[in-house]
Amino acid sequence: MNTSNALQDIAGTIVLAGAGKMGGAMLTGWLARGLDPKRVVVIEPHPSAGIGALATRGVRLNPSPDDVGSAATLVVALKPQMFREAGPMLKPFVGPSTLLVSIMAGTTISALQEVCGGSVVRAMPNTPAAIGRGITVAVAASNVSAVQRAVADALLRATGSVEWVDDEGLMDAVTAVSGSGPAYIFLLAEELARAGVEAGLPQELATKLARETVAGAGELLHRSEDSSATLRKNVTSPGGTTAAALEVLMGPDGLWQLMIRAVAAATKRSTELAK
Ligand SMILES: NC(=O)C1=CN([C@@H]2O[C@H](COP(=O)(O)OP(=O)(O)OC[C@H]3O[C@@H](n4cnc5c(N)ncnc54)[C@H](OP(=O)(O)O)[C@@H]3O)[C@@H](O)[C@H]2O)C=CC1
Ligand SMILES: O=C(O)[C@@H]1CCC=N1
Repeated sequence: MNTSNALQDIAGTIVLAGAGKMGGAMLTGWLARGLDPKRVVVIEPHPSAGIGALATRGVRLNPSPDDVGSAATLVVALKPQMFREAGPMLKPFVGPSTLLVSIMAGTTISALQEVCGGSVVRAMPNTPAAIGRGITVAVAASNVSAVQRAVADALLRATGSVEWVDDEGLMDAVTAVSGSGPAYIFLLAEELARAGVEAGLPQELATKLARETVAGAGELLHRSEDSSATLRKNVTSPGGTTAAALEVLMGPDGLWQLMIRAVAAATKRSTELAK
């Protein structure tokens, strides 16, 4: 699908509730790929300077719900913890044919239907969306039409790739792997730099080496057709330095065990946010 055209083909008003880090990144992606700003309404109590500036391009910022009426599409990017309290305020934007796309961690389709109504798509993006390199997993409620699903797909695809699943039960683990995942990689860059300092490198050099290594390895993984295991083996000379490090990272209590615990903790937290 050509995302730019798909975005331009979307009919009606799009309301974005919550233009923080993730909602703001999605909005940036939509506008960069040709969505008409005049069709977008943003509900955000404390807009950043960047979001405020979009008003000069035609985005309507915090208009009265009466002036907007029911929207064709409502994208909800509030904190999940505040949804039960703030969600009912979004009801004026929801009519019988409104598509509601939620990106809130843990918040289930049934909770979204109960609080706001509408035809619900539950999605989980990640912050590389800000540079068009996100990955989103989405699941649609049974009352979402084919046209609404295509609209949701176009909005989500404007920020990277999209995977649709049928089983909502996968969304907690999805959140733990790709939603939260960028933070694990950024932590890797931090800890690699700290280990470099421990090994005697100056702070500035260690930080630069770790950052460029994580970014370069990520880009190589992105561009290469080889698996990550093959790319790892390509670095690992027999009996060399990498093999020595991997013996630690792949040993008992290594990265595999740590990652299992981290992903399990995030998955559990996602299920808790549903309550
Ligand atoms: N950050 C990430 O990597 C990802 C986040 N998500 C999901 O995206 C959602 C937002 O997360 P994130 O962007 O990180 O959080 P933010 O806190 O940056 O964004 C939430 C925004 O909603 C605003 N807000 C508060 N009250 C209202 C209201 N009544 N109406 C409209 N907006 C309101 C907040 O304003 P204020 O701060 O002033 O309260 C804030 O700007 C969460 O549900 C999260 O689970 C999903 C995938 C990845
Ligand atoms: O930390 C969180 O809860 C959100 C969801 C995935 C990424 N950030």
